[in-house]
Amino acid sequence: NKPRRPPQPKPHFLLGNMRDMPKGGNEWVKYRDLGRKLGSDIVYLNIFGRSILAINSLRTANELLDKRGAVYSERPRLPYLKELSGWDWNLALMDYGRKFQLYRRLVQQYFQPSIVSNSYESLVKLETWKLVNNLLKTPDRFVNHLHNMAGGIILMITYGHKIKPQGDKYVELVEELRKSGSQTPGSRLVDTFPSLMKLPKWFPFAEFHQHATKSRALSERMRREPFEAAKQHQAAGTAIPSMTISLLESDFASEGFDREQTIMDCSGVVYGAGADTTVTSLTSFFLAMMLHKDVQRKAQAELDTVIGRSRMPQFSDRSSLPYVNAVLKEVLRWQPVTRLGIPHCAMNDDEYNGMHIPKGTVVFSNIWAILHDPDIYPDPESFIPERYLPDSSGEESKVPDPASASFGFGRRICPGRHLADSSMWIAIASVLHLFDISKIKASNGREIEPKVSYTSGVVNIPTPFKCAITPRFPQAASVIDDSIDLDGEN
Ligand code: HEM
Repeated sequence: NKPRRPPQPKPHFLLGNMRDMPKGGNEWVKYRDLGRKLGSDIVYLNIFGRSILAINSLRTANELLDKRGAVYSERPRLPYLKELSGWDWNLALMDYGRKFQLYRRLVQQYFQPSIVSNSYESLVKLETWKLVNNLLKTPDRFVNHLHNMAGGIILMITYGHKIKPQGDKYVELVEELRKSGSQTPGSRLVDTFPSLMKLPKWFPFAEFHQHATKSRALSERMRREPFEAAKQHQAAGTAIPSMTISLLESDFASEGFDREQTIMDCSGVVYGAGADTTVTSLTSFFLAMMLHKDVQRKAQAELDTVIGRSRMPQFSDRSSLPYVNAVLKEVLRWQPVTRLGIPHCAMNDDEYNGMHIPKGTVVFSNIWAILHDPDIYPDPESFIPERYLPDSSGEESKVPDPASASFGFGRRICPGRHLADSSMWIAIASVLHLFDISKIKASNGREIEPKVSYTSGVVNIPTPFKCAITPRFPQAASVIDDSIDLDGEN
């Protein structure tokens, strides 16, 4: 009378599904393929008593993670990240409970749609105009400029910190963290066998201890340094209004948790999550545009008609630019920022379509597979913004907005999604309006085909590539100049 499990590859009598466990990169493709092999949109694995469930369809992700939020809002134990590397303060990894609910409430209130449009849009616009101004001067450093744009936005919102145009220490800290390498959470051996944590540091298979020590130091710097700086400004009377200062001055009920620690942690997670994600997506946008000149041309024709060539796009133009909106959707779908999301975990036993999902099951939402499902997004590897637009007979598209998956699910859905959406939209509209993005040319004038590849970590980062970014019309520079007075910063 064993309860029926969700579809599972036949387990080895000793190793269980150890050998089926996707690892070594491209885990999202391997989970999708396992599902196809089993004829199911969910895949269950048992690794030495540890249950893992991968969800490969939007329907089941909605059914389990959204509708059954009371069951699936926990995060797994993650010994490497939380216990060894000291990231347990981070809301994104935190266990579901009173502390999580307090942190989530405090963070969320600063990123409601109305707050984003009323309080942050002018900052987002200013940082975007700095971005296009920088692209005009040093186009080769476009990734750096994207880091400055995202860092400029999130550090101002979070700490009232105005970044230095070059080499800002908090922008660099995020880059350092990214370079320190990150694997899919829960994919290290020590996550499967937590007792490995007890191995001495010198032991041959215990090199994870060294990585963890570095990661711990970065984690501590990330939450403490900008927070302490904001506090010093507050004491000196020089603080710029920000989330940190607002929380320090507010009398929120801290429910028995240390107030200062709570504020430091909440600000730290926003800084960490906000500085890297939009950069990644916008880098994919540059790559997509370089590879798809036809898409660029269509978006630019729309921008020429709606905006003309004498001003910058504004947020108020958004509803008149359906093709540009569709480009943003396709960027989020084509290369989702997190391909397996951040794992959820079942807080209780659950039953789904007659299948038993045990308490403690680690649940991966395979965002990549959901957004690359050929039945929903035909020809999923291609970049086709038209899929979201009305067809030739004028009938509205029924293709789901990728935002329904790319920002995660249920009670853990990304609280920064409205800010991410605004920042990415204005950046995409402004860059397409002013620039052509092309493949670089060899000395014989022939275009060099770029090698398209991505890293294999939690965040889906394109490996470095070059592209030519050139003004699209002669008055591009004056359009920027007229919009932004960099000294006065209007
Ligand atoms: C393109 C940009 C972004 C994408 C694609 C993205 C995506 C995601 C995803 C997939 C999750 C996991 C959701 C889940 O567990 O189901 C997440 C969580 C989170 N994101 Fe974002 N994010 C982006 C930008 C941002 C920004 C700008 C912020 C800062 C305001 C932010 C803050 C967070 C936080 C704090 C969490 C943890 C939520 C929790 O565990 O309850 N993200 N994000």
